[in-house]
Amino acid sequence: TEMSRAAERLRLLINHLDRPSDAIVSFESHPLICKTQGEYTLDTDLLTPEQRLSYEQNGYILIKNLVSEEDINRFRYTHTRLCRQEVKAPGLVTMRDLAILKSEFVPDQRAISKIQDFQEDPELFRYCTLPQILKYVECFTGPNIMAMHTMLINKPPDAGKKTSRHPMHQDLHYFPFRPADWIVCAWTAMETVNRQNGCLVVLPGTHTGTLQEHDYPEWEGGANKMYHGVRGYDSQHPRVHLEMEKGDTVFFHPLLIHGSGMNQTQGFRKAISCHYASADCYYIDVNGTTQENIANEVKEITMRKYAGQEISFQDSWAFRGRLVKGERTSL
Ligand SMILES: CCCCCCCCCCCCCCCCCCCC(=O)SCCNC(=O)CCNC(=O)[C@H](O)C(C)(C)COP(=O)(O)OP(=O)(O)OC[C@H]1O[C@@H](n2cnc3c(N)ncnc32)[C@H](O)[C@@H]1OP(=O)(O)O
Ligand SMILES: Nc1ncnc2c1ncn2[C@@H]1O[C@H](COP(=O)(O)OP(=O)(O)OP(=O)(O)O)[C@@H](O)[C@H]1O
Ligand SMILES: O=C(O)CCC(=O)C(=O)O
Ligand SMILES: [Fe+2]
Ligand SMILES: [Mg+2]
Repeated sequence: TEMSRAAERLRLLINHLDRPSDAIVSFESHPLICKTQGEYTLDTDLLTPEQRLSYEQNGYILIKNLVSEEDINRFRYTHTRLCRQEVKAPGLVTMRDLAILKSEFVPDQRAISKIQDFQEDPELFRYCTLPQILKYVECFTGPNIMAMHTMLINKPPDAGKKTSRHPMHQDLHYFPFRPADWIVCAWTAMETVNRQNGCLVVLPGTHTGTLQEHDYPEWEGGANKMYHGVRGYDSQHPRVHLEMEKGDTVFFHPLLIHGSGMNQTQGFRKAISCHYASADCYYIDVNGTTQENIANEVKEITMRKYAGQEISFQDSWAFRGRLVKGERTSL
């Protein structure tokens, strides 16, 4: 049949994947791994062989119309209220774009380009628990699922210095846990996102590489705090602009190199996202690795927020992570 031929193609591809040796070690050394060597997805009933093949090869899959209009409208309403400070959520981190940092702050969604760590807001956190999203997530993480990082990105109209861009990066740079193959990001468009308003841009296939060194890009107009980019990625690598409609959701691997262009419209381009990891992942020590720079920046911020208390990079993740399915075994 068509299905078994596709499955066979997948099998052949997997056998020939040239995986970095450290990724293979982390697979085999893990007690609960049921993906075989070189596979990025689990064999559940959900993904078609074509979808699995596509994730193995490209490092992402895009699912159309996964989140309902009604849910997105509710998230939008809550976002507005959080920005206006009409409701509060402990731990919420708001970000202002570099271009408006020096201007007077008005509590409004137009002044806040991103909120992070909404795990204590029951309404927004509902996004992370949507069953139709978790069904896909499970194909990558297995049954014990932690929501590790939450964001609502509100990319502002570019003020002229291109500060609304997000440099090309790998999300794994921010995470002191492994294995990478047990982490996945779900990113849902809250409206039409296209090249004009700064959609996601991905370099397909880069998830098969290793974690690269990241630092601030040398951009004339400056870059936002913690917006590190990959140093010297191959600018000839084919890029794909992920144009999406409201409710469309992309799932992508944390080693996939991606970013977003500037917003050349007058609207605030909105997307909601959650990074999930298997609760069976384990924390790693990033001392002496390329992740030391981000670990130090995060420690500085937690130190300021929590009155001079030294909180380790790993603990700041353990503190924010929330179980959404199964058992909290390790993370
Ligand atoms: C046990 C407790 C745990 C609690 C943890 C709390 C945590 C911290 C934040 C950790 C963020 C980690 C990011 C992980 C992302 C993972 C996933 C995926 C990949 C990406 O998202 S890539 C991009 C990642 N980076 C970000 O998203 C950072 C976005 N920025 C922010 O969230 C906030 O702006 C930030 C940096 C947390 C600062 O917020 P806050 O501390 O509230 O800000 P202040 O107003 O007090 O400013 C502090 C300091 O920073 C300067 N600043 C502020 N905004 C900017 C900016 N846009 N560009 C440049 N500089 C900026 C500001 O001027 C202040 O500087 P001073 O010199 O005046 O002190
Ligand atoms: N000079 C650069 N160095 C590093 N990254 C860049 C540079 N220019 C753009 N990028 C990043 O590349 C990604 C996509 O850029 P892209 O070229 O699609 O956007 P743009 O330059 O804003 O618009 P367009 O190319 O459609 O005119 C974004 O993540 C952006 O931040
Ligand atoms: O929505 C965007 O612009 C991309 C954000 C992103 O990649 C990130 O925050 O890690
Ligand atoms: Fe990212
Ligand atoms: Mg360009």
